Amino acid sequence: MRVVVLTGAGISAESGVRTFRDDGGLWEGHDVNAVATPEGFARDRELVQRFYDARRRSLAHVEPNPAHLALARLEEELGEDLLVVTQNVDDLHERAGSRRVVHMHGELLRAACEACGSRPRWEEDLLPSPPCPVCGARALRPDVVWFGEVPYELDRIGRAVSGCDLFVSVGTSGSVYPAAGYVSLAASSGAHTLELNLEPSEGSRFFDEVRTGPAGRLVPEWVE
Ligand SMILES: CC(C)NC(=O)[C@H](Cc1c[nH]c2ccccc12)NC(=O)[C@H](CCCC/N=C(/NCCC(=O)O)S[C@H]1O[C@H](COP(=O)(O)OP(=O)(O)OC[C@H]2O[C@@H](n3cnc4c(N)ncnc43)[C@H](O)[C@@H]2O)[C@@H](O)[C@H]1O)NC(=O)OCc1ccccc1
Repeated sequence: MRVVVLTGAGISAESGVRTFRDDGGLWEGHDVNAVATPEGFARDRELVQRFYDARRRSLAHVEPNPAHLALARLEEELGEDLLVVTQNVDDLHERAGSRRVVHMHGELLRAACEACGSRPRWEEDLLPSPPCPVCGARALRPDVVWFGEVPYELDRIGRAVSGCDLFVSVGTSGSVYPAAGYVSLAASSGAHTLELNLEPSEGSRFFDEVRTGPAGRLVPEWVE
């Protein structure tokens, strides 16, 4: 049984990581076009670096929750037959023990050098602009995929989604593409599709089965 699990901000909500669109979500306090687009970065690098520096620092104050831990246990069982595709830029899947994780929208704990293209692991602030550890240029940006930018590992993800028997979506509003289109790709390839979400999402109608509730309860229940 080949399984792909797509996760979004909702799986980290119970760990204290803010989601984007819920009450008190990130997009309430910040203009998405100012902080999550290449144009916004060109207009005001400091504003964007401060936004991601704060999110990177907050990782030190959160821990994986039972949903992350259940997926790590499932990987022990399924091994190569499980792939976690996450839209999240936090490191909670890895801290829970998952190894087969694809960060399609990048990672807070990496920087990307606009001069040499390297993507070094990065745990400190990016303000004031430090030199790239590879080429020395002061051209480091957060290694996250902004709106209008092409997500990472689309080929690998496409192969896994169109080749899986079970596609499970956890904690995502289904409002951003190409991630929001994967349920249809999985369904058209014959997979059974299951949504685990606090409330129905924009894509619920595309799923064979929808279970609503907190991921910290639904995911362990599904895995057990
Ligand atoms: C707004 C939307 C319409 N716009 C897009 O989709 C755009 C444009 C677009 C492309 N194709 C289209 C087709 C139609 C229309 C528009 C487009 N897409 C892009 O620009 C993408 C790039 C998008 C990536 C942007 N970066 C992010 N994040 C990183 C940054 C950062 O983190 O700061 S997106 C960001 O928002 C997205 C949605 O967030 P969610 O994770 O779902 O969180 P949200 O708050 O919305 O929802 C939380 C959910 O959890 C639930 N929940 C809450 N608590 C719990 C709980 N406790 N338990 C369970 N569930 C819970 C809630 O009920 C809720 O449902 C995620 O992807 C997330 O990563 N790039 C691209 O298309 O490039 C070209 C291309 C593509 C393919 C091939 C070649 C070229």
